[in-house]
Amino acid sequence: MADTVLYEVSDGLATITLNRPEAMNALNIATKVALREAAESAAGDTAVRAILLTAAGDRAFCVGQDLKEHIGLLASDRETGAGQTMNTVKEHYNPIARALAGAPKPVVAAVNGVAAGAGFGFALTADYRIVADTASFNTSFAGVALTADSGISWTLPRVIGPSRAADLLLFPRSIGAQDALELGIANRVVPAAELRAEAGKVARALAEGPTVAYAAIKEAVAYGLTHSLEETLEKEDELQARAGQSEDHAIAVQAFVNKEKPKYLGR
Ligand SMILES: CC(C)(COP(=O)(O)OP(=O)(O)OC[C@H]1O[C@@H](n2cnc3c(N)ncnc32)[C@H](O)[C@@H]1OP(=O)(O)O)[C@@H](O)C(=O)NCCC(=O)NCCSC(=O)/C=C1/CC=CC=CO1
Repeated sequence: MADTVLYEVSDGLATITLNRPEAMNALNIATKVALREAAESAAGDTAVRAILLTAAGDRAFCVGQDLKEHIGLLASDRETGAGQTMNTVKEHYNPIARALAGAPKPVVAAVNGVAAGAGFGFALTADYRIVADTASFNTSFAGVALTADSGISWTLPRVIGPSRAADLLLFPRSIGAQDALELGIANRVVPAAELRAEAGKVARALAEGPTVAYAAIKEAVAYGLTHSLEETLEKEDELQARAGQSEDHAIAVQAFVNKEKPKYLGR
């Protein structure tokens, strides 16, 4: 049986590829376990300076929970009275969202097709979404009488605002790539045939960038969203000191003065 998630690290870039194209990259248990492992490895490995999250095939990025597996689990839960099925949120969805959204390095999602339910949620944990013109997004949760998970109730209102987020969660429907771009869900839309090459360029550029500064930028933006201006200014002071002490800062300034392109070390 093929691996449900592929994980590759090359030149500081970790590429995580959901690999069940025949099942629209739906998240069965094996896929969730492997995705959690890959996301936690990529986030925690200091040799990894950027993460690219994508999926195999040209039809789907990820349609969320594998409902064909889920229906069997629900039935056995009812038979045994165990009620274990929903533990997947604690065991899989939360750790995956935590690892990706909290990674101290840039995360790029290359959305190659439909992203639904937790698949949409995981795309939203990325800092930058590059999207095929054939792709679409659907919150889907209410369509199967569920509420939000995979961090989407945190990420979606931050990306598109609370009113629009409530609309998309209460009335799940497919949002095409162009509409996603206008809403701010997609950062960039490219022809489907160019997605992998363009996403690779973006992710590699970030993997070669000033990693300490990128981590500080992510921390500063997350902090600023939930703190006062005064608290945020204090935080910026602390984070700027950290970035300013990095070797990459000295390299960047020297390269600027020398009129050269900086070659960052990621520290
Ligand atoms: C909007 C769709 C995602 C895409 O629509 P469309 O392009 O028209 O494709 P379809 O014809 O509907 O689907 C093609 C085949 O893929 C199968 N499929 C699609 N989604 C799933 C899925 N989630 N699980 C299993 N299989 C799926 C579909 O049955 C077709 O197969 P056949 O060719 O054999 O017929 C649309 O497909 C859609 O709305 N899908 C459902 C999306 C969804 O509800 N996802 C789950 C949300 S819940 C979640 O993600 C997280 C949790 C977390 C915790 C606990 C429990 C559950 O969920």
